[in-house]
Amino acid sequence: KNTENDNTPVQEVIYSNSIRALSELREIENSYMEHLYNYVSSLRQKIQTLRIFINCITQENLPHKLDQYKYVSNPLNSFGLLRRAHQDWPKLTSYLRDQGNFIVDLEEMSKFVNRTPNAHDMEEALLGMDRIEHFYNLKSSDMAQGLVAGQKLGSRMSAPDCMALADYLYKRSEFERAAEWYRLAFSVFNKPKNNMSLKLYAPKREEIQKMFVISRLQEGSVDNLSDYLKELSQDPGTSLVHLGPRKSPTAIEQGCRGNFPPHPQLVCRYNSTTTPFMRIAPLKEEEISKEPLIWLYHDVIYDSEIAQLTNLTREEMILGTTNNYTTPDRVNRLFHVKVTNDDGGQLDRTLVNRMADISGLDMGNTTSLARINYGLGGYFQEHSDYVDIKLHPELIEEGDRLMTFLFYISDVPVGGATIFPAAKLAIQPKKGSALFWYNLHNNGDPNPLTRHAVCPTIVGSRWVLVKSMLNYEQMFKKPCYK
Ligand SMILES: O=C(O)CCC(=O)C(=O)O
Ligand SMILES: [Fe+2]
Repeated sequence: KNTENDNTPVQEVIYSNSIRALSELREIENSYMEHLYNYVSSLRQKIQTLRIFINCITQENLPHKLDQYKYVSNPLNSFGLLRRAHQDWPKLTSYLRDQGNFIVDLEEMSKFVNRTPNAHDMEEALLGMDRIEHFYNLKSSDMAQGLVAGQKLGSRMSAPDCMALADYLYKRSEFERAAEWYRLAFSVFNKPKNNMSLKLYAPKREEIQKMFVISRLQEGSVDNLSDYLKELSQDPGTSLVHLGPRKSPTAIEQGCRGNFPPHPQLVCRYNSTTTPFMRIAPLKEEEISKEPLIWLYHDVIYDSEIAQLTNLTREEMILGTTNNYTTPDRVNRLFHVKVTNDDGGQLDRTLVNRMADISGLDMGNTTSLARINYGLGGYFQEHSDYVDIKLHPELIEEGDRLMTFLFYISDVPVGGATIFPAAKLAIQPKKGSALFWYNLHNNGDPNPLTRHAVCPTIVGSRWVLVKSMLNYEQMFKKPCYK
């Protein structure tokens, strides 16, 4: 399923759609900084040498600064001057031009620049931040200070960070939110941390002010202009005034915000009967829902197995897009994914056997095992894992995807729940647990209550392992649930 979209050039590297790839970008930054450090050390040495030269000359000159005649009347001075001009200046000039060690570092640094994220990637990262803010209904000023969903992240956003987000929201006609971010950019503008970026592309304070006012006027009225101007000098935590009506949250947003009712107290037990295997290794089984049928199993995958599953390089993972899912978007980049087919190796076979033991089903060979790593604000829109063979008669042979196994192979400290909006269920990933559900009714018809989505990840590297299984292989194994 999660195949690369044909229109996307295969070589395109996108970092923001997986935390694994972002860690690689951080490594690149570390190397870049090492070269920058070397460059600066050499530069500092050069500057010291030059300063010594300058000091010698100016000190010697000091008492005679205003009287050149007097200075050169002294033969030692005259001789010194002549010799310096003849010998030292040309040397000095070529010393200035001499790149020496610098050139090596500069060349290395420009190689890293070739590996920096492209415009698509930047757009994805902005989209991720946008999602984190609006899905969780965060206050922009809290988010900028690293306060999200009651957690302190221990870092804050710089003025250029806030500006980038403001410009992005403005372009998407989200004017009130853009205004909040312009105000934040304005308020942190003079913090020392921002000096460098500001030197590099120097947005003017007046420019930010102007954008704030324009954003406010886009959905506001000139009559309120004086109020808007007041807002600009207020603490950025103060709410804006004259705001339009808020959109009410979607079911998914409600679920992500933790507003679904707690799971009803269903059965929680040790299952030792599904298959003979269970008698020796009983399972911690939690019934999450009866309609649709969903179970959660605890401690079903070992840390050593997880370490092996998540040890992947960039080349091994591809960009998973929505084009093969039942989502409204034609193509949307979701996450980085590695799919192994039947020959996934020993570990895949072990895991598939374990799924068979847990579910009592025959796991077949027709669908594949996918390992997914989500990125910055990584989100998976509402979709179904079934395709509905009534709409896809070409699949009549193999049948629809009867069930899904979703192994959580990392903890997600903040955000990243799996949501079943119609069933009002939210499941927070827990490393080592697995969710198991039936996508189809007993008669093989799709069950729309199994449509699901993944909330944006806020903190953590969200990894899952997914396998779906086809219906007809199970004809004689699957019990008819009532
Ligand atoms: O990551 C998740 O929680 C769900 C993944 C999923 O829905 C899928 O791969 O079809
Ligand atoms: Fe799914």
